[in-house]
Amino acid sequence: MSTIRTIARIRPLLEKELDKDVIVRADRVEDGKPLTIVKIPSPKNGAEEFSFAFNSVYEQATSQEDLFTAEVAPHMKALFQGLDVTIFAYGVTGTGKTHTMRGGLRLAERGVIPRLLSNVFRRGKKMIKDTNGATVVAVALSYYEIYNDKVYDLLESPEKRTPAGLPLREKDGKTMIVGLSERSCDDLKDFEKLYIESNNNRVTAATKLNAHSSRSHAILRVKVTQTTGDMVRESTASAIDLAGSEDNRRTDNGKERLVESAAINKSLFVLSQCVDAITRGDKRIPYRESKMTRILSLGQNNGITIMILNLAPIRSYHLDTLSSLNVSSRAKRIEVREIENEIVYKQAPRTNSGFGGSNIPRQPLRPLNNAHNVHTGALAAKAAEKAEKPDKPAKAFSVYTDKKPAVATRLIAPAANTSLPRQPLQSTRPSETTESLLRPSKLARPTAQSLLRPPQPTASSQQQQPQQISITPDQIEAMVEKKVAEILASRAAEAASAAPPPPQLAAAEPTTTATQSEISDEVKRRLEALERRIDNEPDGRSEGLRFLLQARQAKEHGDDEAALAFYEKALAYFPGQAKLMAKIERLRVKLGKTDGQAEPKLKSPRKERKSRDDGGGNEDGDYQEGTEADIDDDDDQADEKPARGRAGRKRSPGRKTKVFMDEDASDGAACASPHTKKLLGVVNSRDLALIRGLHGFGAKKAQDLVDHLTLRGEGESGRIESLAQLRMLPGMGGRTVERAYEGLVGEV
Ligand SMILES: Nc1ncnc2c1ncn2[C@@H]1O[C@H](COP(=O)(O)OP(=O)(O)OP(=O)(O)O)[C@@H](O)[C@H]1O
Repeated sequence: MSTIRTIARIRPLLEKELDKDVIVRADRVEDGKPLTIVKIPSPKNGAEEFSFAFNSVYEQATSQEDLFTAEVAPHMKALFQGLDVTIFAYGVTGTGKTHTMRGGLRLAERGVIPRLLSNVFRRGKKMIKDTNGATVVAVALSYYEIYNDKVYDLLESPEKRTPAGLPLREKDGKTMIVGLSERSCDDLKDFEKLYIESNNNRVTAATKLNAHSSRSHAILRVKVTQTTGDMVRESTASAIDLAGSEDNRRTDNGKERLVESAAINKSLFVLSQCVDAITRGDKRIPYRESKMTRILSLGQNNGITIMILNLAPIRSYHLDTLSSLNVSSRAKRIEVREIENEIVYKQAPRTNSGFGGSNIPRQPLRPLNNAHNVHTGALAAKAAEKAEKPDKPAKAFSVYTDKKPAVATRLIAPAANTSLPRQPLQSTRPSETTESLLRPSKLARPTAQSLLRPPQPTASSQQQQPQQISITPDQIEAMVEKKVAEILASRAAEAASAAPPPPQLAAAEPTTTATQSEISDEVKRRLEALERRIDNEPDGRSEGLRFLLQARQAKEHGDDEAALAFYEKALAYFPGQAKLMAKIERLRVKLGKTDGQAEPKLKSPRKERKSRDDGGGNEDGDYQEGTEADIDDDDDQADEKPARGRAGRKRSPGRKTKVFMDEDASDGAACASPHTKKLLGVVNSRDLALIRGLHGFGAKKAQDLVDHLTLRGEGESGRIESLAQLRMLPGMGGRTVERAYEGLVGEV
C-alpha cells in the first residue's frame, strides 16, 4: 500500500497579474528540506496563515522538464514492470492544468504527456537493443473527453458523436468505456500527429478567466503491451487534464458556458466528496455520481497515482485556491495498492471464436480475460504477430531489464489471485521447473530463457495463430453497440433534416408543436434517466435495459423495425414481461408481422436467476418493478402517465397523472410556473429547515445544497434561476428535482 502522491505547482504570474497580489507561496518544514508546504493567508484575517502539506511543491519558476524529471520519470520503470500509472491535474480554471499536462509546442514547453510518450518510446527502443528483439513493445492510445457528463471519443471525428456519448460498463471491477477506439502508435511523430489532431476535437472555449479554457475533462490512456515469447504484459499510463472548477461570478459565462460549468463543478464536487468519503473510511464512496469520478476511481485502481494540484498565486483566486488546497491535501491520505498487472499467456484457440450466430451462447471468460489488465485481442494479436515474425518488426523494442535475468524465472508462476487455471504451461514453456510454477508472484518478468532465445515458431504458437487474430466477445459487443449508436444518430440527423412533419402534426394547431417539443424533452429526459440507470445496473440487467433504450431511441426516430428487433432482444433479459410482450405484439401488428404467435419465443439468459428469485428473493420484485416502469413509458408519449420510478409510485400510489415540470431554463424564473417559483424560492431561501421539508430531501442532501449555495455566494449570481440549473447542482440530478417538484404539486 502507498498513498496517492500529491504535488502542488504554483504557476507564474501572467500578463496583467501583479507581484503585489501574490498570496500563495511554497515553503519547507525546516531549512535544508525540500519544498513541501503551500502557505496562503486566511481570507478573514490576513495576519493568519494556513499551511497545506504535499509530497512536493513546485514554485513559479519550475520548468516543464524539472517537473517531469522529478515527478513522472521515476515512475516509468514501474510502468514497464506492469504497474498502471495515473497522473491527473486538478485545480481552478486558469491555473495551468493544460499547460502542465499538454504544454506548448516548443520543446522546452512540452508538458507531461508528450514527455511521457517520448520516455515510453525511448525505453522501448532500449529494450530492443538489450534483448536483440526478443521482446516486442506495442503502444496504443485511447483519448476521450467527458463533456457535460458524457463520454466522447477524441480519436473519432466529432460528427460521429452520438448525443448520449459512449456508455460505461463495469467489468472485473474496472470501469470500461464501451466502443472507445484505440490506435496503435509507433513513434513520437505518430503520437504528436494524432494528439494534435484529436485535441482539435476537444471542447474548449474562452471564458473571462482563461482564453482557452478546457470545458471538458480529457483523458489520455497509453497502453504499453510487452510481448516476450508467449507472455504478454500490459500496463497503462493515464494522463488526465481535468477541467477547472470555476466561480461563475467571475467568469461572465453565458448560458451555454454556465451549463458546462455546472457539469464541471458538479463532477469536481463529486470528486471532492469521494476524497472525503475515502479519507473518512466510508463504506459508500459516491463514485457513480459522475462519469469522471467513476472513470478515475480514485483509490480503487492498483498502481501509482499522482495528483498535480495547479495553483494560481494571486489574490483573485483566494477562496478557490483554498478549496482546491483542501481537497488535494486530503487526497494525500488516500491509500492505493501498488500491484503490478499480471502476465497473461497467449491462449489456445477457442473452438467457438468468431461470429457463431445469435444462438451460440456467450462463452465464459478465460483466465486471460480475468487478469487485471487485459490485452485486447486485436492489439495482443498485433503484438504477438510482431513477436513471432522477427523478420518484420514494424517497430520492435527489446526488454529493458532492471535486474539480472535470474530473477526473471519468477514470472512464470501463476498469479496468486487468478482463480481459474491457466493453460498448462508445460506445453508452451517446457523449460520451467515445477518449483518455479508453484511460486506465486506478481513481479512478472521475462525469464532468462525467453529473453535470450529468439522466438521460435513452435507447433503450439502456430496453432495459436487463428486465436491471435480473433476478436473477443467484448470487442464484438463494443463494435455492435457503437455501430447501432452511430446508425441511430445518423438516422436521427437525417430524419431531422429531411422528414416533413407527420400529417397529423402538420395539420394540428400551433400549440401542438409546442406540445411535441415538450414531449420530446420529456422523452429525452426519460431516455437520459434510463441511460443513467443502465450505467448503474449490474451487467445482465443492464444488457436488457440497454436494448430497451435502443428500442426507444429507434422508436423515437420512427424506425419501428429496429425498435421491434431491440424489444425482442430485451425480452430475452426480461422474460414474461407482459407489457414488453404487448409492445412487441403491437409493433408486429403494425408492421404486418403477425404470424399467429401469441408470444415471441426467446431464450432467456436470466431464466435461471429468475426462478431462483421467484423462490422468495426480493431482488427480482424490485427489478421487475423498475423494468415495468421503463417498459411502460415509451408508447403514446402524449398520454398522461402515472408518475414513474419506484420511489415515486410508492409514495403517491393514488396519483394517476404524470406531473410535467415546466422547463424554465431559457425563460428564467420570471416566466416559471407557480410550482417552479415555489421550489426555487425554497432553494434560494437557503433555509435548511425549509429545504429539508422538500419531498425527497434528507438531512444530508439539504445540508449539501445549503453548503453549495453558500459557496456560490450572495447576490444575483448565487441564486438558482431555473430547474435546469438546480438539476445540475452537485448531489441534485433530475430525479431529485422532479420529486421535490411533484411534492409541491401534491401539496396544492
Ligand atoms: N507554468 C506555467 N508557465 C507559463 N505559463 C503558464 C504556466 N501555467 C499556466 N500558464 C499559462 O496560464 C494560462 C492558463 O493555463 P491553462 O490553460 O493551462 O489553465 P487550465 O488550468 O488548464 O485552465 P482551464 O481549466 O480553464 O482549462 C495559459 O496562458 C498558460 O499558458
